Amino acid sequence: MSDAAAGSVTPGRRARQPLAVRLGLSPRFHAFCARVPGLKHMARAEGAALFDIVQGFVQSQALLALVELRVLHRLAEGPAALAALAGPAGVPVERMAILCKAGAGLGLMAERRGMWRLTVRGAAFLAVPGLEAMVRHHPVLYRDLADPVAFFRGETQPELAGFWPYVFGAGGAADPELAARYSALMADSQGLVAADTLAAVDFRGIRHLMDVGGGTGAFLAAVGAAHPGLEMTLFDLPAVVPGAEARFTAAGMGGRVRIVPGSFRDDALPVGADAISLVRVLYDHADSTVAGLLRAVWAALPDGGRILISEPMAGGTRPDPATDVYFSIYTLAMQTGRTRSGAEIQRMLEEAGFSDCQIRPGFRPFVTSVVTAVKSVNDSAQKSV
Ligand SMILES: CC(C)=CCC/C(C)=C/CC/C(C)=C/C=C/C(C)=C/C=C/C=C(C)/C=C/C=C(C)/C=C/C=C(C)/C=C/CC(C)(C)O
Ligand SMILES: C[S@@+](CC[C@H](N)C(=O)[O-])C[C@H]1O[C@@H](n2cnc3c(N)ncnc32)[C@H](O)[C@@H]1O
Repeated sequence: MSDAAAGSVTPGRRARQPLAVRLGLSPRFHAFCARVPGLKHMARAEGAALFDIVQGFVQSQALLALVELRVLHRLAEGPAALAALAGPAGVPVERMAILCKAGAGLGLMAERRGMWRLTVRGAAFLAVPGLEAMVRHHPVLYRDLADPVAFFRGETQPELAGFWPYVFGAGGAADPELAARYSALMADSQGLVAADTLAAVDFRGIRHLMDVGGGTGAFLAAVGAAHPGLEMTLFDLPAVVPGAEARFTAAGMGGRVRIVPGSFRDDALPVGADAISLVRVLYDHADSTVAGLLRAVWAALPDGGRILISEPMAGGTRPDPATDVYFSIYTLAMQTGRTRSGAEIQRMLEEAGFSDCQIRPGFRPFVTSVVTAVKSVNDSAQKSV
């Protein structure tokens, strides 16, 4: 293929590109790099990075098959021969051999002397709370993305929104069975979010924390365990909070937590807390809902009170390979919210009257990042002068 034909870029237009991009557009330059020591590794690394993007869906589906066929679970019990994996899964041995090799290519399992074993990565996959459940719900997302052109044009009716009915408001979450299903998925996947939030924020000096949209209390239970003197309030929809009582009782925190059912769309937030957290709540909702919620949090806090927002955040001016792809597209499919950057959240916090905003990029941005701010009545008064 000629250089001009590659990527259908006309030579005149190409001249306006930076030199590095012009070289990237040239298959001849690729071939040159592949021959030259010192440049060879660059050609290989860029090719491998592109191939990873190209094969992402196939990798995910191989993982899903390993999970649904319980291959990784079986290996967690001990090494197994191929036939012992194929039989219970109802997969012909020769096809299971291909799936197992794919699992090995992904680093999840390995074969030694005819026996398959779990690798550290395969073991970690099974151990990360909620990860398996997240992977198992991905077919909904993939169906929504089956025609990505129509999806991005806004011509499809994504299914994902129906999977998470609460985002449409209290009415959408009236079914306790459905609420229990999504709350369990959220609570399972809360472990790493709570750990990374606790690592990012200093909770000392906080007397009473209210977690708004706190689900069945997994985040408060983790914070409460780390800070035994803390008083806590959980606020979530009436269909959701009944799941919380048993958790707090089992954790011996029953006496320290007040559970308040309500909707932040329709009800005032309870007062009394000197800090309010919103964990994986904002990205479910449109800007207008978030603006109202932040104003409600401001109204519920005393002077000097703190707000803490923890959720996966987009990279803003430096798009992030995980959050700007997975979470931004996921929340687009949900149709109701969007994945915001720390800077966007800061702007919304300031518009709601908060000051002293601090953005704390997450240790694992695909798990969470944190933004904190303070309600300072003097600052707000100054601003409105
Ligand atoms: C010393 C010797 C001999 C060996 C050492 C070997 C060793 C021990 C190595 C280290 C092993 C180790 C510590 C591994 C740890 C791995 C961890 C912690 C991995 C964590 C991975 C987490 C992932 C992949 C998280 C993914 C999260 C996802 C996909 C979340 C999705 C959330 C969604 C869709 C939320 C939706 C909510 C809504 C609807 C938007 O509101
Ligand atoms: C993505 S989940 C996060 C749950 C929990 N904070 C966590 O990180 O695991 C969003 C939570 O917001 C709650 N929520 C949604 N709309 C709400 C509303 N109008 N009022 C109160 N809570 C609401 C949902 O019920 C759900 O528990």
